[in-house]
Amino acid sequence: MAQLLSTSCSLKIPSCRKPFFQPLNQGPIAFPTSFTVEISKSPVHRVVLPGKGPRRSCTVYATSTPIRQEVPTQSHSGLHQSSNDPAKPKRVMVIGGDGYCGWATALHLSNKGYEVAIVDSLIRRLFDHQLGLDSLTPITSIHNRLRVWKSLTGKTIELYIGDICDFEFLAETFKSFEPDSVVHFGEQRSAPYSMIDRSRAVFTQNNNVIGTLNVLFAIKEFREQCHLVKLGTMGEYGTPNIDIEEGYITITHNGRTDTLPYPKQASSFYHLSKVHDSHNIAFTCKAWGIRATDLNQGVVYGVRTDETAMHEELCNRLDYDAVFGTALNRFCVQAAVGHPLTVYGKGGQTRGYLDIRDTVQCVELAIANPAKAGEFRVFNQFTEQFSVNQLAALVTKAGEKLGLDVETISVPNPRVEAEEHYYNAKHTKLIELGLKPHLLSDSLLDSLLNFAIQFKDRVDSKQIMPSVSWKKIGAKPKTVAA
Ligand SMILES: O=c1ccn([C@@H]2O[C@H](COP(=O)(O)OP(=O)(O)O[C@H]3O[C@H](CS(=O)(=O)O)[C@@H](O)[C@H](O)[C@H]3O)[C@@H](O)[C@H]2O)c(=O)[nH]1
Repeated sequence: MAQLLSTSCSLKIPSCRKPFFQPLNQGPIAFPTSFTVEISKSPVHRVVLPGKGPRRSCTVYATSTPIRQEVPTQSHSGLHQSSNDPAKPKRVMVIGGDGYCGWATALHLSNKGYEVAIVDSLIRRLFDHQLGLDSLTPITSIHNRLRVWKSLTGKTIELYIGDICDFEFLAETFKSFEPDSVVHFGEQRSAPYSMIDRSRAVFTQNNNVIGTLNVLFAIKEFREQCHLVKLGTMGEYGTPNIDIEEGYITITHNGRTDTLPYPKQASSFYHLSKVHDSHNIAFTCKAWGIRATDLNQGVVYGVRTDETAMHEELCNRLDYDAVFGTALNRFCVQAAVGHPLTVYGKGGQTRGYLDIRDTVQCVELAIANPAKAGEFRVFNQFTEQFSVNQLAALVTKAGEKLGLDVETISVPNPRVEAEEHYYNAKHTKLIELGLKPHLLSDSLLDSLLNFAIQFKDRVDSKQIMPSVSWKKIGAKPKTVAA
C-alpha cells in the first residue's frame, strides 16, 4: 500500500462526468460529486467520501490520468455532449494518435472543434529503436507536440499513454474521456514487419486483434452509443479477377440471391489481422448493436497537412525504410538521394492510393456521418489506382524537372503477390459523403521531392533495400536492418 502524504485536496466533479479513479480491489462505488482525495506519490490515492456510515473511504488507482492534470471544470463539462446533442463538440478518442495517420488526424479533428484525446502506447517509436530505423523528418516527443499545439491554437488534446490490449487501462480511458467516437489507428500496420519472424507475426495478430476486441468490449460496457471508426485496409480484398465492391457483394448462387461480405484474400500476417478484425466487428454489430465504420484504406502518401505544417515541432513522421516506408514515399526519398527506384518484381502490382490530407478528411466525414446502431459500414478509402511501374514513371518525370537523374531497377520481389493482375476497386461512398480528393499532381510530387531533398542528409541508405522475405520467414528471431 502506498504511503499517504499529508497532502489532500477536495474535488468537485460535475455531475455528468464520472471521476477517473477506479476503486482498487473493491466493488463499484457510487461516487458523489464532491469528495476529498489524499494524494500519495504513487498512482494509488485514498478517497474520503463525505458523510458517515460504511465505506466512507476507499483506495483508488489513477491508471489513466489525462495529461491535463487539473480537475475537470464546469466549463470543460459544458463542452461534453451526448450523442443526441449535435450542437456541442463531439469527443473523439484517437487510438494510435502518435503515428503517421493518427497524428495528422488528431490535429485535424482538434482544429475542426472536436474534443480530442490521443491514446497511444508509443510502441511505433520503439519499433524504430529496435530495428535501427528513423523517420526522414525529425519528430519531437508526443508531449512536446501537444504543448506546441496548445500554445499555437489554445486547444488541448488529452493524452493517455498505455496499451489497449490492457483492458483495465482502456476501460479507464473510456470512463475518463467518455468518447462519442473512437478512431482506431492503434495497430501494427506494416506488412513487412509482420513477416520478419514468428514473434513479429504473433505480435501483430495479437496486438491488432485483441486490441480491437478490447475496444469493442469497452464500447459495449461503457459507451454503447459510441461510433467505432476502424482503420481497415484495401489489402483485405487482395487482387481478385473481378471488380472490388465496398465491403459487400450481391451473389446469386443456385437460383438464390444474397448480399454477403466481399471475399477476403489478404497476403501478409498484417493484412490478415485486419480481416480478423473486420469479422469481429461485424459480429459485434449484429450481436450487440455496435455502430461501426471500417475504413478500408489504400496506400497513403505525403507528409504535410494544414495542421502539421503549422510548426516544425508538429511535423509528421515520414518513413522511407523497407519495413515501414510505403511505395510512393519511398520512391521520392530514393530519387532525392540518387538511389534507383526499387520496383519489386514486374511492377504491375496495382493498389489504391491517397494523400494523407484525404485520410484526415475521410475520417472526419465518417465521424460526422456515423453508422446507425447495429450497422457495420465499409468504405473503400482511396482516391486513385496506380501500378508500381506507374508510380516510378511519375517520380522519374517529376525528379527530372528538379534536375535529378532518376533510375529504376527491378528488385527480386520479397513478397508473395501477383505482379500482373486485374484491379478495379469501387470507392464512391466517401465521395458521396463529400470527400474532395487531392489527386496526385505534379505539384504534390514536386513538394514531396523537395521535402525529401531538404532532409536527405538524414537518410540511411542501408535501410532502403528490402530484407524481409515472405518465403524465408521462420520461427528463429531475426534482426533486420544494419
Ligand atoms: O519499394 C517498394 C515498396 C513497395 N512496392 C510494392 O508496392 C505495393 C504496395 O506496397 P507498400 O509497402 O506501399 O504498402 P503495403 O505493404 O501494402 O502496406 C501499406 O498500405 C496498406 C494499404 S493496401 O496496400 O493494403 O491497400 C496499409 O494497410 C498498410 O498499413 C501500409 O503500410 C506492393 O505491391 C509492394 O510490393 C515496391 O514495388 N517497391
